[in-house]
Amino acid sequence: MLKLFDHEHLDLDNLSDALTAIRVEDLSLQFGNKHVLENITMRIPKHRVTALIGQSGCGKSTLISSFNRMNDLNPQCRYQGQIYIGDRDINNKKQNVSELRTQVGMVFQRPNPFPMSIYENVCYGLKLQGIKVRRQLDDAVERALKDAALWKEVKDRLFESASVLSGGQQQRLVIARALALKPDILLLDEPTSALDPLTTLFIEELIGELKHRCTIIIVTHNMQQAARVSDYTAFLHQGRLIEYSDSDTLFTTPEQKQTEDYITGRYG
Ligand SMILES: Nc1ncnc2c1ncn2[C@@H]1O[C@H](COP(=O)(O)OP(=O)(O)OP(=O)(O)O)[C@@H](O)[C@H]1O
Repeated sequence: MLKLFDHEHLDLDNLSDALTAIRVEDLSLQFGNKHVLENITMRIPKHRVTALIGQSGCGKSTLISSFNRMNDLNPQCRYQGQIYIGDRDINNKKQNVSELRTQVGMVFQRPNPFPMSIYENVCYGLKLQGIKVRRQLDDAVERALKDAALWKEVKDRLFESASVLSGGQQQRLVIARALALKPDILLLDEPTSALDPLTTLFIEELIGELKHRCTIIIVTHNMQQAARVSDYTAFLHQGRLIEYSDSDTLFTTPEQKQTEDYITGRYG
C-alpha cells in the first residue's frame, strides 16, 4: 500500500515522556448512564500521525474530544482516569481550558469557517488573545495560510468572505485558523469525509507536512486513509482500546481477531 511518509517504529508500550504528546491513564467516560469509554490507557507519540479507527459509535470522537475537553460542553459527561499533556493533568480544575484549546486545536468533519473574511477567519484566535499589531497579524495570517497550503489560492482575495471558498479550501482555511495559534497538537475529526477524492488526497498530503509542526490525531472511517496517512493506529471497539500499534503492523498483521474482522470489513 502506498504510504505517504515513512518513519522508524516507536515502542508505544515503553514510550519515554520526552517522546509522548498525550498520556492517557485508565480513562473511562460516560454520558449519563451510558458508558462510552472504558479503561483506555495509551501514549500518543509527538510529531507523528495517530489514527483512531472503529465502528460508528465506538467512542472515537469522544476520545479525541477529551484531549481538549470538548466533552465539558455536555453536562452529563463524567470521567475517571487522567489525561496528561506534559506533566499536566488536563482535567485538573486549575487547567485553563482556553489555553488548552489553543495548545490542542481541533478541526471537524464539516468545514466551519466563520461568516467573515478569509483574513479575519485566520487571525480570529490571535485577536482574541489580544494581538492587535497589524504587521504581526499579517505575518501570522500569511504563515498559517502557507502552512495549510492555501496561501497561493487566496493571497489576492484575503478580504473576501470565506464562504466563497470551495469545501476543500474551507477545510484548509479552518486548518490555517487552528495553525495560527501554533498548536502543539492538532485533532482532526473525520476532516475529509465531506470532501471529494482529489481534495482528500491533497489534505492527506498536507497532514504529512503538518506532523513536522505538531502532533496529529485523526479520526477516520476510511481504512485506506488511516493506512496512508498515519504512523500509528488505535482500534476501538465499544469504548475499549482493542489494539494500538504502528499502522503497518495493525493493517497487515493485526494481533487481535476483532481488529482483523474490522479492517477486513467483516463487521462495521
Ligand atoms: N452528547 C452525547 N450525549 C449522550 N451520548 C453521546 C453523546 N455523544 C456521543 N454519545 C454516545 O457515545 C457513543 C460514542 O459516540 P462517538 O461520537 O464518540 O462515537 P464515534 O466512534 O465517533 O462514532 P462515529 O464514527 O459514528 O462518529 C455513542 O453511543 C453515542 O451515541
